[in-house]
Amino acid sequence: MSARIIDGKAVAEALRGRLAERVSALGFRPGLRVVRVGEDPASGVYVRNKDRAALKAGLDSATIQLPEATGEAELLDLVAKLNADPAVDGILVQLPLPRQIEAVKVLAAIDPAKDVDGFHAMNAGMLATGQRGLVPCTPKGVMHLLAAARIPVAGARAVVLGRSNIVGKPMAALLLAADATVTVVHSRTRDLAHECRRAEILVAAVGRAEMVKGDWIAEGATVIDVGINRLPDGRLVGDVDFAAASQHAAAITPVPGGVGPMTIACLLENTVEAAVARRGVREAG
Ligand SMILES: NC(=O)C1=CN([C@@H]2O[C@H](COP(=O)(O)OP(=O)(O)OC[C@H]3O[C@@H](n4cnc5c(N)ncnc54)[C@H](OP(=O)(O)O)[C@@H]3O)[C@@H](O)[C@H]2O)C=CC1
Ligand SMILES: Nc1nc(=O)c2c([nH]1)NC[C@@H]1CN(c3ccc(C(=O)N[C@@H](CCC(=O)O)C(=O)O)cc3)C=[N+]21
Ligand SMILES: [Mg+2]
Repeated sequence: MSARIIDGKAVAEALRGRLAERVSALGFRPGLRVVRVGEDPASGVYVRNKDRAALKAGLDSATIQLPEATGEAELLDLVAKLNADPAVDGILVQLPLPRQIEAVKVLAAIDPAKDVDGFHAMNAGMLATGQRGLVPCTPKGVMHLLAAARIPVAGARAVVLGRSNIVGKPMAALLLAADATVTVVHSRTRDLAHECRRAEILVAAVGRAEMVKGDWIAEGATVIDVGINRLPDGRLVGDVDFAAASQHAAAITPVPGGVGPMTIACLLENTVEAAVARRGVREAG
């Protein structure tokens, strides 16, 4: 058996198209500011793709690039300015940050109403308690993909591999909110392969190239690969051995072209949601 490929690029394109229509009906351009400190290569791809997508959807989007040596106080100052700017609806500070800057302090300084990453403790707490604030883009994108591929989530056994604050934990919370039976596994889990084999829906977010092997996948499972790993030869691969897993899964996301494009589309979606909520816009339809 060979798995159906879930085309994240196509689903993201459709979502961006709907957002462009929504934006053009607003009568103003939702403002997004991405702050990048230094030159982390992984965030370089992201920032470039995001800029293109945001402008195409009609957002007022800009990237603010600061030097690697920027101090914490200086970054907090910029965040305060963006918080106070009425034209700015969404603020995203690219992670990772250089070591002289404490990321939790910066994330805590972002106005939760403009926190389009959904990383502020206020938004994380809202998600954990079943209230919907701004939801982290990558797990939100995964939920969109599952819906687009018509994968039933309610009652399904879902396993999330990874427990970071930006992917694993919010992913587990969203699956739970959608009535899946959720297991979270991580580096201290005793038998990863065994736990993964129980999954009807497996979401891999570990950051280890092709760590998930074909025989970790149950027959007929849905495999969502969040991982973005650059190999020494320059190839981009996920956390799942795609060719081997495709022999067992019923549906699987590729890397590239899976979750990555959805993350960007959801960032635009969050910016529109933040603009509508913060400005008290009433949308038709
Ligand atoms: N497609 C997209 O849009 C995005 C992709 N990514 C990608 O997703 C991946 C995960 O990102 P992120 O969550 O930030 O990563 P983190 O490094 O923050 O978290 C990785 C998680 O995986 C667990 N882990 C690491 N190694 C192992 C192992 N050998 N066995 C079991 N568990 C392990 C860690 O466990 P422990 O907690 O015990 O240390 C941790 O919970 C990366 O490849 C990243 O590039 C990230 C964001 C967006
Ligand atoms: N505050 C913050 N928020 C983030 O959401 C965040 C971050 N920091 N730091 C970096 C990671 C990584 N990330 C990606 C998103 C999309 C692609 C993406 O577009 N991928 C495409 C193209 C990849 C390529 O062509 O190289 C794909 O998978 O098809 C990649 C990586 C968001 N992140
Ligand atoms: Mg990380």
